[in-house]
Amino acid sequence: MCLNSCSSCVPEGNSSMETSHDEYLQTAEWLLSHTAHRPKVGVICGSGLGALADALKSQDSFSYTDIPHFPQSTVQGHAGRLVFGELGGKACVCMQGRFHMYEGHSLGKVTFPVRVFKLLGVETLIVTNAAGSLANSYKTGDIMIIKDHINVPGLAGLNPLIGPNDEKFGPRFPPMSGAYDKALRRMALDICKSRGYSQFVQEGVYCMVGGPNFETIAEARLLHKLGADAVGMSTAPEVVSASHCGLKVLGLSLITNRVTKDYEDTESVDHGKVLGVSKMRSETLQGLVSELVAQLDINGTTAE
Ligand SMILES: O=P(O)(O)O[C@H]1O[C@H](CO)[C@@H](O)[C@H]1O
Ligand code: HPA
Repeated sequence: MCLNSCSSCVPEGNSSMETSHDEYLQTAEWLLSHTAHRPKVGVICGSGLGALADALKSQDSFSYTDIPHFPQSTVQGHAGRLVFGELGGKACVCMQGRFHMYEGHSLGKVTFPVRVFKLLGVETLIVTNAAGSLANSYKTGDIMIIKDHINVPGLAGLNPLIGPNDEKFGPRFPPMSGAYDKALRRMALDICKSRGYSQFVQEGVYCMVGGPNFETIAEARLLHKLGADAVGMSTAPEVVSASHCGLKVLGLSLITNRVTKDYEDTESVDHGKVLGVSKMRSETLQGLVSELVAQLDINGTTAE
């Protein structure tokens, strides 16, 4: 087995190596030439959470099918539009629909928009997702501020940074211990408190699995024992890529279902239920994100 990260040996479709720096640049330049907005904040909407983008004022929106080199959305609840506009008085760009590994996208494609965001001038990334709860104290409808993640595909060698490192984005060996910005988490917690959300706000560890099947009971028990509070099929590659290129990240999981860890339990989950709960809490999340963006000190780190 070859131990070099040469293009003929790295598992095909695993990394961002299939995209040249020029392609990211071409996409960013195309977008900047089609909108006057100059976003410093990027938002990725999770399953059923696309309404977050509807809150943007003075919108310019682009179907993913029209954007050069952009992947396409295939999952229900992910509209496939990139929306530019103003939120809380700040220029933002919002992905109404994300890409998942289980759709057959390489992790390079899954994270392609994150690097494009960086080239657009984005400094802060807010990632949202729908997730199932593993923590016994969590309830459906809770919002979990992500403190950290366990990247199961990443641990198994599926990482968007595999392949020759693009130094223009970041270092070969990026640290991940501060991937979820502490000050942004603090801000989110404070806003939740002031809005009276404390009863349904948690802070915890998100675990990414590959999907598309939901977890078996044994898997759910294992992930819980490993320290995961919630599980989903996205986010970690986006955050790895964002952290690599120096974006500050806030991650928010909406708990759409309880993941059963009990063989006697007859309750089961499906994507329809996930979307239903997401829609129910969408406005609450929108309020939190809008206020947080409004409070961001764009030239500095976080709160004004
Ligand atoms: O992570 P997001 O995109 O919010 O979606 C979550 O919901 C879907 C399953 O219902 C999966 O795609 C899972 O990852
Ligand atoms: O229970 C879940 N498991 C994995 N992904 C999910 N996305 C929403 N709910 C879940």
